[in-house]
Amino acid sequence: MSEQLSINQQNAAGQLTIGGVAASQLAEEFQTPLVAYDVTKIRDQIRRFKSVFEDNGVSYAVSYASKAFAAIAMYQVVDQEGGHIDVVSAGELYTAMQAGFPMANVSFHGNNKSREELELAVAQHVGVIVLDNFHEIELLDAVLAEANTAVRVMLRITPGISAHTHEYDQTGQEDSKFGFDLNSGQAARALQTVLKNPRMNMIGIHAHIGSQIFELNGFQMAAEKLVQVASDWRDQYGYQPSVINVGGGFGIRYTQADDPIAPEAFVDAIIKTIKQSASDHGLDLPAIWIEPGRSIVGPAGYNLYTIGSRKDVPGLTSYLTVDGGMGDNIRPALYQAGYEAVLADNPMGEPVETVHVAGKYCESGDILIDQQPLPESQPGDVLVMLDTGAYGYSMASNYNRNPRPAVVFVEKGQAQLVIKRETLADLTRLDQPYRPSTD
Ligand SMILES: Cc1ncc(COP(=O)(O)O)c(C=O)c1O
Ligand SMILES: N[C@@H](CCCC[NH3+])C(=O)O
Repeated sequence: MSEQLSINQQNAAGQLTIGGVAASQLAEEFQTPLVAYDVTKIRDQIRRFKSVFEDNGVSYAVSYASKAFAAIAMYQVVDQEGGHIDVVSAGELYTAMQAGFPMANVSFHGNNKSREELELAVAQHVGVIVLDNFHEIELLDAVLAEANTAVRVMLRITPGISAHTHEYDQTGQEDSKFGFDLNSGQAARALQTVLKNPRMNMIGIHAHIGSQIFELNGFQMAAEKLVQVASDWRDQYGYQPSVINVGGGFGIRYTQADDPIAPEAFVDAIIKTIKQSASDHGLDLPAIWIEPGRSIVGPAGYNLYTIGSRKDVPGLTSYLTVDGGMGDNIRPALYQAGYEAVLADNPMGEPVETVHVAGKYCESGDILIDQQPLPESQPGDVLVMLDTGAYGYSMASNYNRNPRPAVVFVEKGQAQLVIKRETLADLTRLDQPYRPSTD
């Protein structure tokens, strides 16, 4: 039984509901494996972030980090809620274009943006390009000269802060592939280069220290560091940023062992730190931007699977296998990430056993949940993994030539398909079939 399921997520028959629809009904209608989002949860989290800023009376942007989950529908919902987005590839940008997302509210990130990607971003008049390295500054300069236009930019700096999270999720430490290093003077050199460039309108500074962070400390240190940098740059170069972007990374609860503070509490502390620090340095308060990904979509997402085979190793353990796995959620295998699951039609049932929830992929490490207590189950029952909305579908693969699942958005009792299930034919489609050499 999961304490995460609030009572209003069950219907009168005791079934788990998502967005007002029984999970097992979604599974029947759209088949499994299936990714389902409760859209109200997405909207509520964006609103909670916005109200923290409003309560603190600061200019802001809540810029959804769309790498966590990108789809036309997702961009439409973020736009409806007045959010901005961050994109990191032509693919995400193109998807946002297809959604009719206002390009002025797009930040373009990435540590190796290609010339084509920069050309697309410039042609689309994205709101800001977040510069990451010297090569990119040169490339963008060439693209802007050719298009005879200008663009707003920010500099991403590495503040030299190691966040307490999985090593793969750290990005703010000095030894990071992202951003301009502060200590060696790279960041200051980048600033001078950009300030001299009449086609680049430098609006602010960005730092992102990592993902799935539970501690306030790292964010407060990063916020202070950014204000310190802003104050140094004002004193040394007469440049004052109008935006400080503190990135995302607010940790969420995946299992009962996790005990994070609410995402908006992180943001409240960051805002207060920046306000205090700006006042200490006599700096005009810049707008504060955040880039949450996981905290907006993680708790809103559910992976639905059908239970299939079972293996009991006498005296040892049991494997319950579902019809998906590491192809639709690589996080357990990649980061040893923990999750919880329930039976769709008996979410609050008393557990009678503890099983390994195994995926169907040819890989011993394809275990979705290491130790899951469950009530009695049968092949054909629907198992629902909770809090899978971030970096699940977005990191999906076709390993073992398994098609990627469908994605549905569910709201107010209505489910809509937002990403089609891949078909077997999708896996082999080629305009020009390969002809093996016969010589
Ligand atoms: C630049 C940047 N912003 C925002 C995010 C979003 O992080 P999260 O999904 O942990 O909120 C990331 C990913 O870690 C990122 O690299
Ligand atoms: N993919 C990572 C988060 C990466 C964040 C991107 N900088 C995860 O699932 O935890």
